[in-house]
Amino acid sequence: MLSLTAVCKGYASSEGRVAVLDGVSLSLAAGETLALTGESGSGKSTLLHLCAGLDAPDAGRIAVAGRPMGRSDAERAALRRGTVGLVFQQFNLIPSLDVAANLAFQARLAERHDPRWQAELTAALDLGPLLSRYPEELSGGQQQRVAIGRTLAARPALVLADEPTGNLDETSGDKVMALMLRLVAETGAALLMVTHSPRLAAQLDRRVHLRGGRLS
Ligand SMILES: Nc1ncnc2c1ncn2[C@@H]1O[C@H](COP(=O)(O)OP(=O)(O)OP(=O)(O)O)[C@@H](O)[C@H]1O
Repeated sequence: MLSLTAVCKGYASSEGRVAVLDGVSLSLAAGETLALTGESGSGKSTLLHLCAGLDAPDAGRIAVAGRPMGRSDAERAALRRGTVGLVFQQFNLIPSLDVAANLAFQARLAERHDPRWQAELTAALDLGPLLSRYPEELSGGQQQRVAIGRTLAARPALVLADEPTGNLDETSGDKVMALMLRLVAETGAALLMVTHSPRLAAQLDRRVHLRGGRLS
């Protein structure tokens, strides 16, 4: 579902060019869940952004669902829209849309809006009573449940999550995490999740650690 081969990425800095990823190879099968850990600044978000096609590697290859990630922004955006779902720490809900419209937004863009599946997600995520509210009227945990529902409503084959429960307290974070894992399993999607928490990482099928630009 996801494969990275000898991926390198660096950034220009005042001290010259700094390599962040230095030959990263990784593969993730359909339905598999993988936790990516590493110290702050080790390059976890950089790696996730490359997998999402939000940026391009300097060298190496990335393929999603058997299709090579294109070099142009437009090609990468098309692949992302059809296949990849993102759940980030910032929920990025659309402030002018109510919860129901936020939930449907990405599925509509991907031309996969399915009212029955959206109703199932709404029930599983306990969002029924909140459907006509706007994002600013929701708590952090409620916003995160909407963000997860919106991503899964489009039935992505690959879900990329960056510290999805990072700004929730431990109890709400655990609940949201358990729900996300259950729903990801129900859709058969593969999940790559960045986390600082060994406790959360332990709940996934596999774990990899990023250090010195390489995975172990
Ligand atoms: N656009 C950019 N331009 C320059 N340097 C960048 C850019 N993005 C990230 N970096 C640098 O690359 C390194 C890796 O950053 P990245 O955000 O991927 O780390 P991370 O492991 O996700 O960190 P954290 O856990 O703190 O979020 C850092 O040293 C960061 O300063």
